[in-house]
Amino acid sequence: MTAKILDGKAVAAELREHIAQRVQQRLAQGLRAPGLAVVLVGQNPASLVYVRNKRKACEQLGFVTKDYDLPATTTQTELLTILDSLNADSNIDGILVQLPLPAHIDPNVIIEHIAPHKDVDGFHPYNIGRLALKMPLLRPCTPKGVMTLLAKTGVELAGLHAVVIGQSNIVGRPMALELLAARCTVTICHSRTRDLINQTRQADVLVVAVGQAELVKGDWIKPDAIVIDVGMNRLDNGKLVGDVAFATCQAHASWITPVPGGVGPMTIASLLENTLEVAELSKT
Ligand SMILES: Nc1nc2c(c(=O)[nH]1)N[C@@H](CN(C=O)c1ccc(C(=O)N[C@@H](CCC(=O)O)C(=O)O)cc1)CN2
Ligand SMILES: [Mg+2]
Repeated sequence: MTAKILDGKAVAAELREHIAQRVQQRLAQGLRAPGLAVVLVGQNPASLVYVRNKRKACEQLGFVTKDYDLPATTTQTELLTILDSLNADSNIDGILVQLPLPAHIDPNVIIEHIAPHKDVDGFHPYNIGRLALKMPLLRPCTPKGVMTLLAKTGVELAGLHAVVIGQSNIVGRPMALELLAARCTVTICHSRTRDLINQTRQADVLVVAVGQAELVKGDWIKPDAIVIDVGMNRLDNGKLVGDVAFATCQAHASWITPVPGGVGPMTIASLLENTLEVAELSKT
């Protein structure tokens, strides 16, 4: 068995094309372009790349961005004041605060200060709660992107055993909620899980989001499993690898996402999709 590639780059390009068409339809109807506020605090090198890519994608699809590039010394109070003005701005559909934030700013306070209906990252407790109750509104971008990729396999998810490794607020937890809503039996594993390999070997769908280069090996994989790699790890030689040892896992799985070009591009496409969904709810 050699797994088929779940090509996130291609699926994201398709989705982006569809979003661009919907934006053009809005403009033709005299409606305004979707507006996204993109807030970056500090100069985290990876964040600089992601924020640049998000702004570029917005421009390509006809969205308007309101850009904030704030110094790392920005206080929590200053950031909250900016959010107040964005929450009240009727031209802004979505607000994105890039994570991680500098250590003196509490991300939970910031996320909770974003108006839930503008929380296009889907991280606000209100939106996570909606997802937990199977009443989703704005869904976290990476797990949503993974669900879009899983739909592309054509595999019926209901009844499958899904194992998620990682319990972060932005990937692992909402990922488990998404899979539960799709009627999978879900196991969440984390750093205190005993006998991790015994868990992964029972997974029909395995999602790995731990940030450990090539942790998951081929013999951890149940034959024909779907393997989703959310990890992104830069090796000393400059190569980008996932949390999954791609070549050996490909030999056991039925479908597998590559790194790069798997889940990452879907995160940005889902952000654009969420922002458009908010814009489409407004009358202007
Ligand atoms: N406010 C948010 N912060 C963060 C999020 C998020 O969804 N919202 N997620 C991550 C970072 N992230 C988006 O912000 C992100 C990460 C990776 C990619 C991506 O396209 N990766 C490429 C490889 C890129 C490279 O070469 O370095 C890939 O996998 O092909 C997009 C978005 C944390 N912060
Ligand atoms: Mg990827």
